[in-house]
Amino acid sequence: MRAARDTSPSVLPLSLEDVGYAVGARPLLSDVSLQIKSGRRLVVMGANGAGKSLFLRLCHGLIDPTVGRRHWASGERRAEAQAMVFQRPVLLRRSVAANLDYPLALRRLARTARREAVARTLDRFGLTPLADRPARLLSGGEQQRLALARAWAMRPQVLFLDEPSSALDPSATRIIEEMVEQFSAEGITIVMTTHNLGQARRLAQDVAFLHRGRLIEHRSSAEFFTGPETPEARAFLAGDLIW
Ligand SMILES: Nc1ncnc2c1ncn2[C@@H]1O[C@H](COP(=O)(O)OP(=O)(O)OP(=O)(O)O)[C@@H](O)[C@H]1O
Repeated sequence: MRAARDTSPSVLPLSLEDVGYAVGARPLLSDVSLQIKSGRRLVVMGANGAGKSLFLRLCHGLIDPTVGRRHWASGERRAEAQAMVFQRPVLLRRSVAANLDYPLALRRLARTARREAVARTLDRFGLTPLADRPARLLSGGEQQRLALARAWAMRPQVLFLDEPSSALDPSATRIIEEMVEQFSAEGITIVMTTHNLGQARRLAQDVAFLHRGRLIEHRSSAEFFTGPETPEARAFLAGDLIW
């Protein structure tokens, strides 16, 4: 068992109100309004270039809206309550254990507490045999497992995942999905993008569907998959090309 998650104060719900993001004169996200609620698994879908990664970055606070309002329930962004994992994991040129230790040290956790947290995380995710291996020499699946484990060790309230398994084979993908389900069962809110429709069906409780930078559907997964409201989402689910 690990210590309780960071619980105070909650950054969720995170509200976006008429949010847009433009680079120069080019709007990349427009009129996006939604709430990210605590304890849910939200899957963000849409065609290539629809704006999914930008949406995730904006929710995580890596970029700021150029118009509209983004509001965390805690009043301000709390970096320690959020974590993000990218399609290609960003790992240090250090051992697996050191990759887990480093962000905890940045958070000024005492050495003994860090050692325990690292050991617990390695054990929990089957990484103990890899503890001393250079992280960058791991397989893609192992690297992503490490990236997710490292995010989990930070005890986030909300975890943003940008295509976490798109470069992985089916068995590595299954491990990542199991991790996501475990995080979710522990109460971590999940917001993730995926191109994998099967994965979206397996993991989503809610779906946000983006089309050309606009949020055109935001509904429960059951509603979205059984009766998408927009022709764009219907075409996407049917595998048609949309542009
Ligand atoms: N910094 C930037 N400057 C200009 N255009 C950008 C910038 N970042 C993203 N874009 C453009 O914004 C659009 C949305 O990008 P984004 O990466 O969010 O799409 P996506 O839905 O995640 O796509 P994919 O499924 O291919 O990963 C794309 O057309 C992209 O080229």
